[in-house]
Amino acid sequence: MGSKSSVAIPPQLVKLLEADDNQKVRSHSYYVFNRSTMRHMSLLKTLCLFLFLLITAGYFAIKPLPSFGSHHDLQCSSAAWEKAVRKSAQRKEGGRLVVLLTGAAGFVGSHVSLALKDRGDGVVGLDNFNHYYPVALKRARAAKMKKAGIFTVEGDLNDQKVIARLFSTVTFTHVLHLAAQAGVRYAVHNPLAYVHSNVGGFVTLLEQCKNTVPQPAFVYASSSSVYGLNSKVPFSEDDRTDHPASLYAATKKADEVLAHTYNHIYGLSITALRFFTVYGPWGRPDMAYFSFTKNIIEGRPIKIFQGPNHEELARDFTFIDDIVKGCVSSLDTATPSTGSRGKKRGKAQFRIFNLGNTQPVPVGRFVSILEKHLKKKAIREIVPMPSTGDVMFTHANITKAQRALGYNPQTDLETGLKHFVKWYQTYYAKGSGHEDTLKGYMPF
Ligand SMILES: O=C(O)[C@H]1O[C@H](OP(=O)(O)OP(=O)(O)OC[C@H]2O[C@@H](n3ccc(=O)[nH]c3=O)[C@H](O)[C@@H]2O)[C@H](O)[C@@H](O)[C@H]1O
Repeated sequence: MGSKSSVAIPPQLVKLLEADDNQKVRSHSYYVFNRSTMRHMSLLKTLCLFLFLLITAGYFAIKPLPSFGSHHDLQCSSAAWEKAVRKSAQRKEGGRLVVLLTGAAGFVGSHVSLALKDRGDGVVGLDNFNHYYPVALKRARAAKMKKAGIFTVEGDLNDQKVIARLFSTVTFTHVLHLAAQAGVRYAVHNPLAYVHSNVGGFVTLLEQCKNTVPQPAFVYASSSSVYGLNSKVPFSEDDRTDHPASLYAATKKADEVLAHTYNHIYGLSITALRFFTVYGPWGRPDMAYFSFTKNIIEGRPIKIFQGPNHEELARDFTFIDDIVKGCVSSLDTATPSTGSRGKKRGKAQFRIFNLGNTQPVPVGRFVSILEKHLKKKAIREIVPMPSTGDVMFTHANITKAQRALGYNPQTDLETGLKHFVKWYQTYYAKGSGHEDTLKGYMPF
């Protein structure tokens, strides 16, 4: 191979190839080949290189989405890092809570962080700035939060060291856990990214909360998708949620049952919020309202999914401001955890709420509203819905959230999309400096 190949063999591999009694080489090679047939070292090298490339390709195909690298100027655990974390956690006049907010540079996370900070609560953000959608938008949200005095730690939920360091630096009264691998359709392409963040990361964080003295109250994002193939409308929290239609939904359902065990065994105060297709300014580019807007403006076609009998799909689209109120109220009404040092000292609060709008809108109608605000017709392509996890409709019953949280969504889709379009046109306007940041991005 060697000199003629344009692929440089890394030194580690050369070592592996040379040491043919090396366990690693054997463990891969011996499954496939009978060693006695491989007399020629060159053939062995070729095959090993092939295997190496195959394994590497497999690893990159399934590994969690990369974060954006260390963009941050502060190293975790440096004195400057600790100072920034403590300062961000400080309460101002009127503030009662000290919140660790995960997914802080995300759509919902950035909005809730600002709302909490605005009323005086201490807020420390955590985000891994991964590449699931253009990271420039996450950076811009974090920059906005920084201006408001919110420090966003750059780290992954699965990084126990960072998580432990955060909790040893600050006594958090609450954790609002919004970080997740989002997106229903992407889950078929990278299932392990969902398991990594939504299951592994979720348990890492719960473990830390359970071990911390005093334990914080834990509020987190579940999803309307847990209702899966449920056909009873509107969806209420007592309905069955054991027929997920996507791996994303399955991981969110897993969170709900995992959280229950931490409540039951360790006395963690737990609140799950089932969000229904949240939209609004600073939103997620992978979602339909965002990508449709982009395509309509650029004169590109949009694909509108249709059910197997040509039915329209419908969603209970919920505006971000209403969701923010639901999150803040969930934190305010969460009662303290009851556990200490791995033991429950009494029954702890366990709640699940739908946060929807209670007004499902067919996707065709939602496109018409966008057309009106954009003053431009969409090129509509009606296509069969993909078999990658979509459901026909969502519709929230919000009675429980109304009673316990005073949750009362105020924004209809027409008004909410108007706010979104206004934001989009300003944020991505020519000369804004952001106009190219979505270039080439295609949602799943
Ligand atoms: O409530 C949730 O828990 C989830 O909400 C959101 O999922 P969805 O409700 O699927 O939103 P979104 O992709 O905007 O599609 C909206 C509609 O457009 C249809 N749709 C979509 C894309 C397309 O190309 N064509 C199309 O018709 C599509 O079939 C659907 O009917 C979050 O992304 C998810 O992370 C999770 O939080």
